Amino acid sequence: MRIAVEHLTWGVPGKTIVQDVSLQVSDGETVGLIGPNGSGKSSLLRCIAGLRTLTAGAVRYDGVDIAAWPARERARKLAFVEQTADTDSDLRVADVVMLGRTAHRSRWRGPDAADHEIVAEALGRLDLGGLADRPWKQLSGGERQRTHLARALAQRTSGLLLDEPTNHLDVRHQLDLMELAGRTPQTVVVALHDLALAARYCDRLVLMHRGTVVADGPAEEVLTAPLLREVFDVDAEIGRDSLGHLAVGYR
Ligand SMILES: Nc1ncnc2c1ncn2[C@@H]1O[C@H](COP(=O)(O)OP(=O)(O)OP(=O)(O)O)[C@@H](O)[C@H]1O
Repeated sequence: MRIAVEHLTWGVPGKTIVQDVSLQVSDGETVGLIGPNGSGKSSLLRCIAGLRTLTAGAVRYDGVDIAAWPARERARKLAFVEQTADTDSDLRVADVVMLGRTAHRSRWRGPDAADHEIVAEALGRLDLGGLADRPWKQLSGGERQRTHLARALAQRTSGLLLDEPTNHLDVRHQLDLMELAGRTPQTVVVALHDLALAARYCDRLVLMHRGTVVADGPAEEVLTAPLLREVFDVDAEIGRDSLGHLAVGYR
């Protein structure tokens, strides 16, 4: 699925939070959204997910403006894992993941064998097979995060928006998750704070600052010392680690 963001502006009364952002994401591409705290990454993701009424501009999935789409139709196209995704209930892990199937079923039909198969597969991909029957409330932060990611996979959408998906995960699960985000045939936009992880797994990086896009391109072009100084106010040194991956050091 292609995602097009055209001159998007959004804000609250008295404050513009995302200003005139344009962004094209090709089918199957993984784009990393980076930028300091408060630069507008989560707000932009919510606008792309169709959860905000835009002040100006448009979001299109495969060329179609989503402004008038009902939530159910958007949920069939695009799954969104928010940073503070929570589930306030007594559900088991497998039940939470089954919520990802909701948009694909009529309201009067319960889950069928195909739904259970898709949920089992999503649990397996996030290394949650052993936790399927555990109550959600008993999970650790990282396990909850992986459960929400499994729910998003179970949605079987062609687009995936992830807001800081690695922030509670241990190193192994961070790498697994980013490998999955980088390799899936889905179109992915992922907000990340770890610049090296973003550089390694994303096809392209988009750098936000004060609600606007200040750089958009391959990691080598976006992660430069002058840009990082301007946007993050840090003295950075960009190099390669012994494995050949882009590495960012700070003075
Ligand atoms: N509904 C809202 N009402 C008022 N201000 C808001 C609202 N949503 C976001 N903001 C403000 O807009 C700015 C951008 O917030 P946003 O969460 O999009 O940033 P972010 O880049 O995702 O930050 P972080 O890296 O800390 O998650 C912040 O200053 C935030 O306080």
